[in-house]
Amino acid sequence: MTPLSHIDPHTLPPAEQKSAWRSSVRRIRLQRGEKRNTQHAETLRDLVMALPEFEGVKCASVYVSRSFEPGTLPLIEAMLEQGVEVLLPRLGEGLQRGWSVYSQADDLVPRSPGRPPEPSGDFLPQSRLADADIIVVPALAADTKGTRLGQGAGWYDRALTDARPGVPIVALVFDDEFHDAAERPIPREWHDVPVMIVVRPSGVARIVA
Ligand SMILES: Nc1nc2c(c(=O)[nH]1)N(C=O)[C@@H](CNc1ccc(C(=O)N[C@@H](CCC(=O)O)C(=O)O)cc1)CN2
Ligand SMILES: Nc1ncnc2c1ncn2[C@@H]1O[C@H](COP(=O)(O)OP(=O)(O)OP(=O)(O)O)[C@@H](O)[C@H]1O
Repeated sequence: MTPLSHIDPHTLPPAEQKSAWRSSVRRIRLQRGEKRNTQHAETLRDLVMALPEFEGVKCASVYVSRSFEPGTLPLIEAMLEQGVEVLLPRLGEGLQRGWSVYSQADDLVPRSPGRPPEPSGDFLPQSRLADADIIVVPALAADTKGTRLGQGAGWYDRALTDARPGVPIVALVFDDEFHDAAERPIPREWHDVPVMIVVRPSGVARIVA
């Protein structure tokens, strides 16, 4: 039998390479302290709101973070305070894609087990994303070519097909989840929608085409 160490992970199909990446990132995320995450969430808020792309934004889409993801609650709250309409992911039957407008923090609760917190407002169709002037997406990792690794449901890749062309797509990751594509490229498939900006606690990276 071939020892596992003799299998070059780069020869695996991209979907399988992605699974291996996900397991590794998830393991590391579980070890990160919650206090640190709270500080990071405030830093990420400040960095996103200082982006030149954020100027004049009237409608934004942001994910609602779970405990081990880069935090977005301070960002969502700050956007609301500035009068921005914030579209949050809303899962319908199965994993049907939709959105609801953010109104208040205590309205964000998991609507069923295994799902991220969601608002209770009207269920808006997937196409409503076309209103967003900036889109903040979750990622387990991102690289310098703008490739993003998600949780593996293809939810955002499908949802992003409704974004207006050219609207900034911003991924939030922790520092050690951003990689130089020349050294550690994230496996990319045909359907993967690249991001234009990667924000991590240590700063902003712009993807150059
Ligand atoms: N915070 C956050 N929100 C996000 C995402 C994310 O990665 N992070 N998503 C990124 O894509 C979308 C949701 N993706 C999801 C993918 C799978 C399951 C899921 O399988 N959940 C349950 C069963 C779901 C059900 O049918 O009720 C499970 O774990 O078994 C949930 C959400 C939109 N919102
Ligand atoms: N635009 C699309 N059209 C059809 N199928 C898609 C599309 N985007 C993704 N998929 C399907 O979803 C599956 C998961 O995709 P992928 O591994 O890229 O998810 P992800 O980007 O990590 O997750 P997410 O987008 O939910 O954060 C893929 O196997 C693919 O078949």
